[in-house]
Amino acid sequence: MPPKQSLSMSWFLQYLRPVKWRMVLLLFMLLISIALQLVNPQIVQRFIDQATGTGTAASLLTLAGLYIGIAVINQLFTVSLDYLGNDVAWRSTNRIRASLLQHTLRLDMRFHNRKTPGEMIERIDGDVTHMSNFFGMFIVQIVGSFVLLTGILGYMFVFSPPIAATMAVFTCLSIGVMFAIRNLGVKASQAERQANASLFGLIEERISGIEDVQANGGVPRLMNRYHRAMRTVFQSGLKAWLLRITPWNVTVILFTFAVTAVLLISVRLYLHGQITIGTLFLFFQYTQMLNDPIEQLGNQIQEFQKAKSGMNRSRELLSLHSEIEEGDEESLPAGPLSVSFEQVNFSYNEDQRVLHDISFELKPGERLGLVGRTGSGKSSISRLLLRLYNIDNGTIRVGGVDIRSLRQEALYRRVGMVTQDVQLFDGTLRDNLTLFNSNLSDEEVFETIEKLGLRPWVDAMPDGLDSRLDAGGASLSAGEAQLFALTRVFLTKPSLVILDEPSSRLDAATEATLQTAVDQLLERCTGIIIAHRLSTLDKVDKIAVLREGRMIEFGAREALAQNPSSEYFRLLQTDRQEELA
Ligand SMILES: Nc1ncnc2c1ncn2[C@@H]1O[C@H](COP(=O)(O)OP(=O)(O)OP(=O)(O)O)[C@@H](O)[C@H]1O
Repeated sequence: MPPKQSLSMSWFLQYLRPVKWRMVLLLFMLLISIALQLVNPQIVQRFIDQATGTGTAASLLTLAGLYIGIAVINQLFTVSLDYLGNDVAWRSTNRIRASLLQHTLRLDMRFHNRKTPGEMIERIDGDVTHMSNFFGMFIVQIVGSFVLLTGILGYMFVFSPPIAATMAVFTCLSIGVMFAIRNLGVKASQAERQANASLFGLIEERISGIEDVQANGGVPRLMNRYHRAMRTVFQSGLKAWLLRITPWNVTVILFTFAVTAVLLISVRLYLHGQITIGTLFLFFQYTQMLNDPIEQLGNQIQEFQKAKSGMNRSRELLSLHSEIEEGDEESLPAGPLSVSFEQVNFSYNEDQRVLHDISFELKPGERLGLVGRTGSGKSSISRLLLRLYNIDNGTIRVGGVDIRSLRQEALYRRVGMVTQDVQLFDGTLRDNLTLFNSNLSDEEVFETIEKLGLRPWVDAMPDGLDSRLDAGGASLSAGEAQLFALTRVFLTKPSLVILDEPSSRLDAATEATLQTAVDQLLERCTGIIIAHRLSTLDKVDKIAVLREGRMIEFGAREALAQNPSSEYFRLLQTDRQEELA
């Protein structure tokens, strides 16, 4: 469980610091807008008094013109304030989004295995969007509301202390109640965010598995689950909203009493001739205006509750640490890299060991064929080599260096992997081949494409390297995807390559092209080939046979192929029989 953290001001302020001057400008404009708001009722007061007294048409027109002028300027300020507030909100929350994404990308695979991409999108974007209003306007609105309240009450004290006292009591009561119950909706809002994240997780999971869902007639069942998730979102949202608006509702009730009291006192003062009709209007107008900052405070407290739930979730995510600790070693020896596993044990989950006591050694430039039945642990070995998981015990060395003491970046720079699932990104063919590395020239890309036999495929694309590819990989066949992935790895000039070949059978021509490409790639590096067809292992130096997570055989391919008592010999016989059949 992640440590529970209270919302600290410094966390909030670190994202506001870069926009501090914009916030100062925001505050400055808000103060001017408040001053204008305070002036206008006084113009109306004079207008009424002059209209009912000795005012001339010229002075009334001047007052009316002044009123309109101030109202227009105030509207301009309101629009600019809105723009600037949103600007501050986007700038600051985008920084949080970037921190969350960067942090999430560095978290270990055990974390990612537990979370669906949809849920993560909600956490990185949805939760942060919930904070945006808070970031843009909270401090400014709170300060602005207090200034406006002080302005109104101060002014009222000059005219009528009893009315000012009534307003002051109402204001203090409203603010007191709001602050006392400001956290009422935080937990419920957090539950609402979680329900949303689960819903998005569900939608993403279903859409990414659309082929299986449709082929198995699973749409009605999935819609059923979707409706249940939606119901949870609705129920948790309703509860959170009701709790969040409670402070505001309390102030509405208090306000009704305040307006009644002020009107009663004002009318009495007017009937006794102590104030003019214009001043009575001014009192009424100021009482109405008093509601605005209090309502603003109420709104901000609602936003605070939403934001606090988002911030708690974001901070919780940021407080998670990857189980993969960075090492200090910056580099590996030049040229092809040696590989050694020394008594390696590994489990994904504590109670289920997947690899038992794995030991083997590959010299620089050697090629290893890894064979074994489905689920025997072949892919797990490749994931460990890239340090996607920590091992339970034992040691893995690459280029003679324990990979735990290496910086991850140093390892990824030199080790390439081609997995069974080739991931395409939204971008051009060039972006996908170079993985957005603009340092690679078109000549280098074409040279590699040519070498690996991918040229006819690229030439057939409508805009060559500039053709856009759909994210997800649906536009590639299994063979093309493998060739594509090989090119991608080839361009990184790796010193150790792991090839997890596709289990589906390819046609003879594609297989031959693929084989040529693999040979080219492995020419200048150490290679580990996870093979589903033994025919692809004709050129490897060593063979390792895995069974139920144990390495039951390891040795030179030629020797094993000629030894009738070896497991590899037996597998070769079975493979040949299957091919004949
Ligand atoms: N992310 C994971 N979490 C938990 N268990 C896993 C995970 N990935 C694999 N396993 C389990 O680890 C064992 C070895 O899986 P692995 O993918 O290494 O097998 P494999 O030999 O590569 O299989 P295949 O030939 O089908 O690709 C299997 O029992 C599998 O269920």
